[in-house]
Amino acid sequence: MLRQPGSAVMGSQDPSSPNRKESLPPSINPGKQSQTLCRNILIHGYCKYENSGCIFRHDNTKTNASAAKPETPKKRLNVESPAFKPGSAALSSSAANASTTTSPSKTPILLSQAADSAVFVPRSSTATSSAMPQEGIKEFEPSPDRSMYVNPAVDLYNQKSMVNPSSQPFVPSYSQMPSINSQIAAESQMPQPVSNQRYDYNSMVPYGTAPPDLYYQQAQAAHYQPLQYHLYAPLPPHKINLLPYQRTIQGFFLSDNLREELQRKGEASLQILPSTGLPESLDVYCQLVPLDTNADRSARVLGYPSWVYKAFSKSDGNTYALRRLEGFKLTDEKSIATVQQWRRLSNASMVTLFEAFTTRAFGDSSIIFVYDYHPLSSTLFDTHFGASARYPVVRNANGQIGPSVPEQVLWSYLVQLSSAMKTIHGANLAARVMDPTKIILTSKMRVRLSAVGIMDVIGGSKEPVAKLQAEDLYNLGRLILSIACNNQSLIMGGAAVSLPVLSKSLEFAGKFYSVGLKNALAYLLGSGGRGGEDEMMSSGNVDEFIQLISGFYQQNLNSSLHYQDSLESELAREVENGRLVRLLCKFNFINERPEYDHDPAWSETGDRYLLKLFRDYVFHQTDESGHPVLDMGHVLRCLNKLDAGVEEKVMLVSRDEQSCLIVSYKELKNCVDVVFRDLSRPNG
Ligand SMILES: Nc1ncnc2c1ncn2[C@@H]1O[C@H](COP(=O)(O)OP(=O)(O)OP(=O)(O)O)[C@@H](O)[C@H]1O
Repeated sequence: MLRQPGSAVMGSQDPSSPNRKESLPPSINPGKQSQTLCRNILIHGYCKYENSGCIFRHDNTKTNASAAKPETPKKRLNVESPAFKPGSAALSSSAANASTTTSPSKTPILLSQAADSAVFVPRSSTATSSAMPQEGIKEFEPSPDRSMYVNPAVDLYNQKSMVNPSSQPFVPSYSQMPSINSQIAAESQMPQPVSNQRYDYNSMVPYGTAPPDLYYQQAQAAHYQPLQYHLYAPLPPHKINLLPYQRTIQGFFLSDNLREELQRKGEASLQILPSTGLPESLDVYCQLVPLDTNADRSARVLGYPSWVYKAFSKSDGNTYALRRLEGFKLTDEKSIATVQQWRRLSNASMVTLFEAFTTRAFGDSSIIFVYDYHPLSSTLFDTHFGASARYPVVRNANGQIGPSVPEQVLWSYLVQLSSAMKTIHGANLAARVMDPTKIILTSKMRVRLSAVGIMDVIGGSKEPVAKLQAEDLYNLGRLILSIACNNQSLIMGGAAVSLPVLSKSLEFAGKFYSVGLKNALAYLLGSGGRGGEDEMMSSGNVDEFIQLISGFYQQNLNSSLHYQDSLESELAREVENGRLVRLLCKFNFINERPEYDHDPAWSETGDRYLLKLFRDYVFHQTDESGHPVLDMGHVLRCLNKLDAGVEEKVMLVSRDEQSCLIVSYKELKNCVDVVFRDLSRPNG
């Protein structure tokens, strides 16, 4: 084992200990510094600070002598510690080979002493854990909090188990550590078996660490394990063409499509236009962006030309959709109070109305209705009848138009809109805007009824609510039929659409779609034995209709639950990434600070040196041929373990490979906290 002269980091100290800094060898023992060979001499062959204050010894002729000189028995970690004798033959031979090649001059010393050293028998090893210590074998009991210097030649990077943990029994890295010397063995304590322990989940600190042995207990005690925040477990649906231990890089993060959709929506929400000619603000709403892509203003549905703008609220910073009815004069103040009724309604298939107010900011008298803003939405009209309709028109051999919209889509619309209608009718209100231009698609197959509540405020019909509700059902039937037949005039034509036209269209749809759909549409249109020839209006109600199509509600519920599962699975991939970004930010604050560029005393000492080596361990590993190892799984695993502060040990090797130290993630986490706190002090 080599101790790094000049290095201020001594792994035998607990980094979390308040006295740790005082006990670091170079800084605490000035008398010995002048006898200690400068590390720069070892690494570079010279020291540029030799004549400018470096307090270490620069004459390296005594190196070997001093290395061979036995140290006082009081020192726990020293160059004469016995060589590591691992339990496994493979490890043992590789250690011996490696030590021969990396530091030949020291090998004989170490090996001669190793002859008397105790064989390390890890108690946590599954094969021997229950066995009593064998005769003649002294058990090594490392302290969970102690860092140790070991021979760097022993490669404990444990790469194999990182790549395929399932292919070999899991052996905690500290269980493979060498027996340092008998003094350590006597002082150290092995974690005790935990089979009889009980853990109180309620009292656990989420990011706290459990007793060290808890992470390595045997399978039968697995149900006592606390939540481990550094582990990722994939949730279904799974990709079946991967081997059990394989993960794609996409498997760690949100899928590209969903990410892009969310980013585009975010971008649309934040969009502002420099000069729109629109008022700077309306009440508390500012930075108006017009959403209408259609230049033609039509008063067909609402009775007034309407405009839709996106705006930010100055009071809560959220984005809202403002619908303006141009040229509207409020005559009855009370009518605007009905907005309060609409505001209380909550349904996933309806855009929530928040408030309404009149304004003269546009140079006329307008009324503004404030709704939730759903970025990048398009109307059902644009989706099915617009210039770039999603479902292209299908023609048969005779040139006749056939159905192009899948039945599943029609059922989805029917279920969502009838659900919105149930909420509205349940509040003794009527939607009155069942029109393809007033229903928006906010994502694939997700429709929402927009522009609700407007007709009640602008004082439209004096008809009884029941009649208006029946109209809603009737218009829903016409809307779905028009989409099924790809004929917009069935709904846009208003009351002028005659019964024979509707009946013929229903017959046409019946040829291509299921009987269930035809019956549902017939019910809505009132031709299901309810309405007569002269009264096409349905006399049914939404509850009855929902009962009629309950089987399709179940199907729809099932697919939306599947979708929810896949979204949850997407979410699970990102769940720890926020923590990791915060951790990486801290790392970048600490490592490579330019103001300390030429000050090895800053980055090469204490906690900062540990973190520097850990950074190398995480990001800068190379393979046997010297190529960078770009293993994202390794990076994520290490960072998660660091953030969770687990007791697992990691071996860090200096860049010159002359020293290495073993620290736990818990200690490293402590180092990050300490150094970051140092930096964030005003004079830090
Ligand atoms: N709550 C909302 N959130 C986001 N966008 C919306 C919202 N409501 C409507 N929009 C969008 O505003 C645009 C204009 O809507 P509007 O209702 O005026 O449609 P239109 O086809 O122009 O109808 P009309 O011809 O009656 O004016 C549409 O692209 C629609 O998707």
